[in-house]
Amino acid sequence: MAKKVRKKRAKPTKKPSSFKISKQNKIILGSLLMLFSIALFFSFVSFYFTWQDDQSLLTEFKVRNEAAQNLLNKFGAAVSHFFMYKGFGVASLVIPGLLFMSGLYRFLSMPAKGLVKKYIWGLLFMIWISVALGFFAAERPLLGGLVGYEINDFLQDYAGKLGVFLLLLFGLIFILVRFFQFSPDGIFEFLKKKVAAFDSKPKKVNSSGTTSDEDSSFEVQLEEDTPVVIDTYTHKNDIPPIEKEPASEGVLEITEPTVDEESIEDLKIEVEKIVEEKEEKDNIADKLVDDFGEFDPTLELGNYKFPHIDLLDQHGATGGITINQEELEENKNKIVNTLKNYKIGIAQIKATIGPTVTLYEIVPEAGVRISKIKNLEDDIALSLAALGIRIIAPIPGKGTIGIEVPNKNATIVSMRSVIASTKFQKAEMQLPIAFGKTISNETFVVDLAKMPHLLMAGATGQGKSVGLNAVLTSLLYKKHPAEVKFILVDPKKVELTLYNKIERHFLAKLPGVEEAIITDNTKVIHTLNSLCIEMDNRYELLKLAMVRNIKEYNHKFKKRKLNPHDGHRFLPYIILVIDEFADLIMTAGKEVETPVARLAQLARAIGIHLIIATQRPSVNVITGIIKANFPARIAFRVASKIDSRTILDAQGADQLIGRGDMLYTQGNDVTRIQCAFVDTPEVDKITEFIGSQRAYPEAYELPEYVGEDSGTSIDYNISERDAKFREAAEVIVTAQQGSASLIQRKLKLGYNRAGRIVDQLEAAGIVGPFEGSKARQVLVPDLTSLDLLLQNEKG
Ligand SMILES: Nc1ncnc2c1ncn2[C@@H]1O[C@H](COP(=O)(O)OP(=O)(O)OP(=O)(O)O)[C@@H](O)[C@H]1O
Repeated sequence: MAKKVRKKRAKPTKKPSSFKISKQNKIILGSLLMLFSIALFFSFVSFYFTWQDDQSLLTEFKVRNEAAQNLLNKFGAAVSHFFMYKGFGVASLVIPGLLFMSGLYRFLSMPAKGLVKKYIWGLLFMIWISVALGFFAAERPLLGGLVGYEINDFLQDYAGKLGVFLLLLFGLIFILVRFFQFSPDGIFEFLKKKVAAFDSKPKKVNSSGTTSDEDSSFEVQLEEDTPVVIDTYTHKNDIPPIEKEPASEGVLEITEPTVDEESIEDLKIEVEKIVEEKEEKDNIADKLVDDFGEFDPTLELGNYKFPHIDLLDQHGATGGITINQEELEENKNKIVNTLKNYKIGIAQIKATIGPTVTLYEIVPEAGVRISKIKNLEDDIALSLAALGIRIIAPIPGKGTIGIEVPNKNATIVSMRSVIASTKFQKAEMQLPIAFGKTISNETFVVDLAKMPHLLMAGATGQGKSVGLNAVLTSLLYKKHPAEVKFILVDPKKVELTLYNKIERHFLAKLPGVEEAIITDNTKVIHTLNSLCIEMDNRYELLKLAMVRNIKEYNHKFKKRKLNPHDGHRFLPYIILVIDEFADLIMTAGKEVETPVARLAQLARAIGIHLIIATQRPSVNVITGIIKANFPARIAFRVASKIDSRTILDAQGADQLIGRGDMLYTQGNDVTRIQCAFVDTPEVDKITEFIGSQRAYPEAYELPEYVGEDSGTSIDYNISERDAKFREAAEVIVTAQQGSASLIQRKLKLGYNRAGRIVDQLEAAGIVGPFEGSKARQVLVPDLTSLDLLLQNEKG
């Protein structure tokens, strides 16, 4: 399509192959025309004097020995007879004039634009002069020629002499007004100028008069310019000698410059094309958009088909939520009675039935303290004989108290139902996520880009992995592979493996790494650091593009206002998902925490978002720095109130019933949501559907990161090795355990020295690279091999 447009556009730029005369030919043609016109001119002029002598010869043109008096002999006589006698009389002189002009235009390769106009005017002149001469000099017919004479005769027969005179006068006015641009104002101005010029003449005479006159005029000037009186006697020598010439010249030049009015009119102005430099960039962008349309990042996978809804299961929840009326009544009575036992009167009670819990909204009687009801949480739970009762006192924004009571038969919220909901389908969000349904059975959709990072925590088996799958599924259903990339970290090695199938569509990975899904802790550190580099690169691009965030940047890029040659590219969102953060932070500590915190603090504007899940919501996993940068948090069921506080800064997560029952907060409000359920076979079907389609040649490549601990980067000189190097190597190989503390213990060395030796062992290829808190791998199986290796080194 774009190509077609281009072709269409390209055509007009190709100049039509018009009849073109080369410069040399122009000179030849021009000089020919000029010389011919000169010949005509002379023959016409001489015809005026010789026509009578040559008249008899006109019939004997072929007779060679008869010579004509005309300057151009017989040819001149014949041509002149045709134009002067039979034609327009002396007005025929216009013809050589026009021909000369055409020749000159050609000769000088001037654009022949106004030439046609000149010809028309020339012919009009010729006719007018011919008729005028025919009228005024009828007794000398040669002046007006046959045309002038005949036209006069004809006109006079119909309009009479006066009529012809008036006609000629009109012709003259027409020529004066249209050709010479005469107007009464113009004539008036012209006369005024002439009078002014006449007035200025005496001045001229005065200034250029005698020497004594000059001196006096100069004195007057001096007095006007410098009012200081100079004593010509005392300062005689200070006064510079006066040169008469320039002074008089200067005065002369004051006179009005004489402008030749006619030459001004004849002058043609050639207007240079205005080049609008400043707007060029935008114009190019607009032109590109006009030619090719806006940049479409999805074009490379233009045929990509989004997964269809049938890949998801109903999970038996076809008929929506069913609630047992008896259960409802029963619960209501229990609540009312329990509260009555504690002398709390209820003015009103209302139930909202959700998929897993029913919210009973209570308006207590006047004078009841809210804290009193809140303290009865456990008692109410006991009397209702139900787990997972949560009391919200008061419900924010309402003057009521909420008691959430789990339904006996929870309804599964299928992923299918939330994906199909209008709310999700019509969500105008950058990264829409359908989490599930709220207590009032509304689909809960939020924008990950606005969160901007998400922390998910919950005890094992409470629905975290399903929650992560719900997040990923939502995005897969809404986003094209060009728009979003995932980095999946799965230390458990089993949860996210299914997404391997969409590696070349949706995943990002480090260059040279085989598996896109990261299960290795060292690689996580590399990836996090690489993401930091990507973040810095992206900020640089944003700075160059003078925009504040990825949305504006991509918009500008789509409008073709950013040149890919300057390093600009369409930036997909990058979502880093870490399924088990506790494991990472325990093994790598600061090495993980620092880049994660850095990304969490800075990456929001450039489209990098983090989703971190953990089953150990303790303070040493969810540290202050991490928490501060993850305002959006999800808590599945946790074991204790403390854990709930660690995640949400509020209790309640300990009261959840599990199986996807969750609390979501993005600041102050806590919303209870039943997480949408998406089963492994469904994820399998979706990834299979996407994976079977045409993909990019590679997974999205992250910038290369050369870690400080990467073996190849350490290159110790053999001569610089520690004195205890060999001993340490033997200890390590014998124990088959590559740890610095072992060397410390066995060789009684300090920590730093042992660390240095380990680095040297790594450089020598005896131990493997750093692997977090785990001991390094020993690459040499036994002492004999070690001997061999060290000998080879020396050799
Ligand atoms: N939204 C949900 N609706 C219904 N059932 C759910 C939901 N989420 C989870 N479950 C049930 O809970 C089980 C455990 O869920 P999941 O595997 O997500 O837990 P987890 O928190 O990831 O556990 P772990 O931390 O051990 O991986 C699921 O197999 C499923 O039966």
